[in-house]
Amino acid sequence: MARQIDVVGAVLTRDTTVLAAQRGPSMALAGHWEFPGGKIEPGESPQEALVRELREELLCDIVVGEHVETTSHEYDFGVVTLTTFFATLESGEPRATEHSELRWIPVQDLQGVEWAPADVPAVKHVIRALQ
Ligand SMILES: Nc1nc2c([nH]c(=O)n2[C@H]2C[C@H](O)[C@@H](COP(=O)(O)OP(=O)(O)OP(=O)(O)O)O2)c(=O)[nH]1
Repeated sequence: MARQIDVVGAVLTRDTTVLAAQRGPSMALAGHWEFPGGKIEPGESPQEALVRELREELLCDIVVGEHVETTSHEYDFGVVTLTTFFATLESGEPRATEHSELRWIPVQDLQGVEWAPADVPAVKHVIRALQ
């Protein structure tokens, strides 16, 4: 059976922009854009995982808001179930420590970058919700 990977991502919003992160060359899905976040550790809620991941990877603190989407996508390395939440910055300015680039993208331009395939339903939901 395919490996199941539970992942959480933050749809961080600021004014009418959303933060997108480009995966680095050494990461799986290199070059694709994603919602910052990562794998949920045993015993963590998705929201706890999201706060931890953003602290670790983007060096900032967030407030987690409403659930956006939960969808599964089968990659060659396993099935990623991606749960996304809206979020806002509480403190700190996001800085890329593992990603190639961070970009605040206006909602109407969100489909102009190449998202990780698992993210596409969430991106569409975000566009509908924020436009
Ligand atoms: N973080 C994140 N990962 C995503 C998204 N969409 C998507 O397909 N993925 C995939 C890429 C990876 O295979 C997996 C998440 O792994 P990761 O490398 O970001 O997570 P992590 O920080 O916990 O990883 P690790 O290096 O500690 O093992 O989910 C997304 O929007 N955000």
